[in-house]
Order: sequence, then structure tokens, then C-alpha cells
Amino acid sequence: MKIALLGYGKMGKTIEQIALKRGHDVVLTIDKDDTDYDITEADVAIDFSIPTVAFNNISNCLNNNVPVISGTTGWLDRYNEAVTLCKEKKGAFIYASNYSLGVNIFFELNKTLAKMMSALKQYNVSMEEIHHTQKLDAPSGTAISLAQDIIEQHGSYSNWKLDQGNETTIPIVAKRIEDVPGTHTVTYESEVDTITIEHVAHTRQGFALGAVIAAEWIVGKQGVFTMNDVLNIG
Ligand SMILES: NC(=O)C1=CN([C@@H]2O[C@H](COP(=O)(O)OP(=O)(O)OC[C@H]3O[C@@H](n4cnc5c(N)ncnc54)[C@H](OP(=O)(O)O)[C@@H]3O)[C@@H](O)[C@H]2O)C=CC1
Ligand SMILES: O=C(O)C1=N[C@H](C(=O)O)C[C@H](O)C1
Repeated sequence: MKIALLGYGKMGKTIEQIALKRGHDVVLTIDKDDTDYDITEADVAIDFSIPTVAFNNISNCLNNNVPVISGTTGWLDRYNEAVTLCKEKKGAFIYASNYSLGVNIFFELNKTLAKMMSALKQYNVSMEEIHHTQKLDAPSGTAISLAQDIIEQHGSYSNWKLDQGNETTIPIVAKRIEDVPGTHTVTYESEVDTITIEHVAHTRQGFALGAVIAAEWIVGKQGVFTMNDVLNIG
């Protein structure tokens, strides 16, 4: 498979290593100064860039009929536009806030726990995410996905907010500590006890492997998909 990497930073480089090991060719590596390139050289594009350019990268792929996997976070105000464009062009597109198998299992665990806790009003939920100091967005895309799933499954919460919470708002604390690849914690606390679930990424390899698996899966398909479709879970 010929792969284009849109964003050749920490994730782009990790994805390249894994893609080569799995027998693929990386035919394009694009960073901010690379404007003149032909995306149709690739069978599939993988976008791990920055929030302000992700939508343009994705639409360029869809407009040129190249299936695209996006892991960039912090651009979701334009997600519905990407979905509309994908349908209009009969293209193929996946966005996931987190491509690692472990986090996708953790997402399911979080949904199940939220559903169970919906009957137990003595518990208040809160969340924490910790990432490296170069991260541009807060809270993380993964934390937003976790909060949205709690809102859907629990019933008492209608929104989330950085640092502040109340009976209807899930508080999310975002910490930035050098070299942390990504840690997410969901806590339910009552007067008598605390229940915590946590996912700790040790490296970026899990995110990168999931993105390559998603790219292998999407070639030849048409539609807007999620990691649940790729991994057949949920
Ligand atoms: N969904 C998931 O599983 C995961 C998502 N992420 C997300 O992926 C994104 C990238 O993360 P990471 O690799 O750590 O970040 P980096 O900052 O290391 O890499 C981002 C890269 O994008 C490049 N870039 C800037 N402008 C453009 C452009 N116009 N077109 C293409 N590339 C451009 C930057 O280039 P330059 O340096 O020249 O500006 C940089 O090399 C983030 O949004 C992060 O949150 C990260 C890990 C997992
Ligand atoms: O920026 C990162 O590094 C990560 N970003 C994603 C997010 O915002 O959730 C996924 C992972 O936690 C690493």
C-alpha cells in the first residue's frame, strides 16, 4: 500500500516505522512548508498534523478520492463538514481521537461504568488527562470522547468543562508534564469510597499501530467510519 503521511512530527515518524515494518511504502511525508504535492500518488493518507490544518488536509484527500485516516485532535468544530464532503464525494474517512487498541477497550469500559453509575446518584464523576508539554489542545481529544460517552450513558450530565464541574458538568483537569505520551483517568467519588479507571500509554506505538491498521482496513471502502468498525467492538 502507498501511504501519504500528512504531518511528519512525532506521530508521523512513528507511523512511518510501523508502516514500513508491515510492508507498506511511504510515498509522501508532508509538513507545514510542503504545499505543492500530488496526494493521488497515495492509496491512503494518514493525517496527524495540527488542529488548524487538519480539515484542509482531510478535504484535499476527499476531493481527490484518496481514503483518509485522521488522528489530529482539536479540529472537531468542522467534523460535520468533513462527513458531508465525504458523503458528497463518495469517499472514505475515519476520525478517531485515539487509535490504540487499549484506549478503544477503555472507551467501552467507560461506557459500561457510566451506565452502571447512572442509578447511583451519591457518586460524582471527574476526569484527568496528562500529556507532554508540546500538546497544542486541551482537554485531549480522548478526554472529550470519554466525557461525551459518559454524557450519553449516564443521564445526569449534559456537558464538560476544563477544571470546573457541578451536578450536570463533568470537570476535566488537563496536566502537561514533559514526555508523557498520554494518560486518562475517570473517577467516581462518593463520601465513602472512590472508583477509578485509568489508561496509561507507555509509548506512541499503540496509537501508530492502530492508525496503520485503520489505513489497511479502509482501502476499497466507501463511507464515514469509526475505530469500532475497524476493530469490530462496541
Ligand atoms: N488519535 C490518536 O490516536 C492520536 C492523536 N494525536 C494527535 O495527532 C496530532 C499530531 O501529534 P504529534 O505528531 O504528537 O504532533 P507533532 O507536533 O509532533 O507533529 C505535527 C506535525 O504537523 C506538521 N504540520 C504543520 N502544518 C502542517 C500542514 N499544513 N500539513 C501537514 N503537516 C503540518 C508539523 O510540522 P512543523 O513542525 O513543520 O510545524 C509537525 O511536524 C495532534 O493533534 C495530537 O493530538 C497524537 C497521538 C495519538
Ligand atoms: O497529543 C497527543 O500526544 C495525543 N493526543 C490524542 C488526544 O488528544 O487524545 C491521543 C493521545 O492521548 C496522544
